[in-house]
Amino acid sequence: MSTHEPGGVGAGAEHGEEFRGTEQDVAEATPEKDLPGGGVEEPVVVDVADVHPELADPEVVAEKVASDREVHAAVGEPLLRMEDVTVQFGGLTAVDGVTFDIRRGEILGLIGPNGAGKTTCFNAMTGVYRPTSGSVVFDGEPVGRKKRFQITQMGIARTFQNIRLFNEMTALENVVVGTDARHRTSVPGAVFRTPRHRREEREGIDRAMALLEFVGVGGRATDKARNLSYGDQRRLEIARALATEPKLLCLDEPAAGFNPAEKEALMDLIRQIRDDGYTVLLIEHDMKLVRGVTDRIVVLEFGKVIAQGTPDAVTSDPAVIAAYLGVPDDATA
Ligand SMILES: Nc1ncnc2c1ncn2[C@@H]1O[C@H](COP(=O)(O)OP(=O)(O)OP(=O)(O)O)[C@@H](O)[C@H]1O
Repeated sequence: MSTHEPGGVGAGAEHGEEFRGTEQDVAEATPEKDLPGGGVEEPVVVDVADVHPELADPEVVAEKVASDREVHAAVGEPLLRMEDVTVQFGGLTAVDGVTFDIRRGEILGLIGPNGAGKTTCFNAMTGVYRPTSGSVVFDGEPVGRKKRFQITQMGIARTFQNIRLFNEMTALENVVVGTDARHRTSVPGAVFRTPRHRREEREGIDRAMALLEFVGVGGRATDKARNLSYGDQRRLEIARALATEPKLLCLDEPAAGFNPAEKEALMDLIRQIRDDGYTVLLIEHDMKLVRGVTDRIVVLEFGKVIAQGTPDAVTSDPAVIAAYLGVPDDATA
C-alpha cells in the first residue's frame, strides 16, 4: 500500500508524525509504533464471563454486535457506487475512470499489482482524497464534499494496512472510542453527565466488550493495546471499526504478516462479520484468502478496472493472469 496522504488531520500519520486526533478521527487512531516492542508487560488475561457474565453466551454477543442501522439498499443492490472515478496526483493518474459497485451484503475483493490504485480507491471512498472527476455514491447519498467524520457517520469504516491504535489505551478503551462516533448526547450533556449520556456510555462499554469478544480478544480487554500480539492488534482494529456501526467495513490488507492459521481464522471472522449484516470491502494480496472469502472481485491495473466478477471467473481471466496472477505471491505481498 502506498503511504501517501494529502493534507488535513491524519495526513502524515502514515509517515509516523504526531497524531493530532479530533472527533473526526474517532474511527481512526494514532500511528505510533507499528508493533509491540520491547519492555512488554506481563499479559493479563481476563475471563470476560467474570466481568460481563451475559457475554459468555454467544447469542448475546451476536445480538450486541449485529448491525441494526437503517440501510436503504436491499441485499444484492449497490450500497456504494464508484462512477467513472479518476484521481490524479499532479501528472500521475492513480485511478483512471473506475466504475464498480459494492453490493449490500457481499464481501468484495479489490486486487491488483502494487501501485494499481487500490488504496487510492479506498481513500476516495473514505474521504481522504476527493476524486478529480467522477462520483462516489454511498447508500444513495453522494460522498462528494463530506468530511471524514461525516463519512464515518454515513456508515463507512476502515482499517489501515499499518496498524493505528491508541497504544497507551486499553483494548476496551480503543473500542469505546469507536462507539463514541454514534453517541447522540450534546457536549453540555457530556459535561454535565446527563442520564442519557451515562446510558450511552454504559451501552458503549457493553457494545465494546461484545465486539472484543466477537473478534476474539475479549480476554485482553484491560491490556494496553501496545501489549497485544500483532494478530490481536489487527483484530482490535477491526473491533474498533465495527464500533462505529458501519454499513460498509473496508479492510486494507488485514492479513499482512499473518501465518496460514491466522489467515484461516481471519477468513472465518470476515465471513462472520458479513453474516452479521455488514458489507465488506477487502484489499488483499493473498489470493488464497481473497478467493476463499470473497463473493466478487474487482481487479485494477494501472488505475483501471481490467476485470470484475466471481472469484472463479476473475482468476481464470487471461488479462488478470497476465497482469497479476502470473506474479508469485511472495513477489506481490
Ligand atoms: N498522494 C499521492 N501523491 C502522489 N502519488 C500517489 C499518491 N498516492 C498514491 N500515489 C501513486 O498512485 C499510484 C497508485 O497508488 P496506490 O497506493 O493507490 O496503489 P495500490 O494498488 O494500493 O498499491 P499497493 O498494493 O502497493 O498498496 C502509485 O503510483 C502511487 O505511487
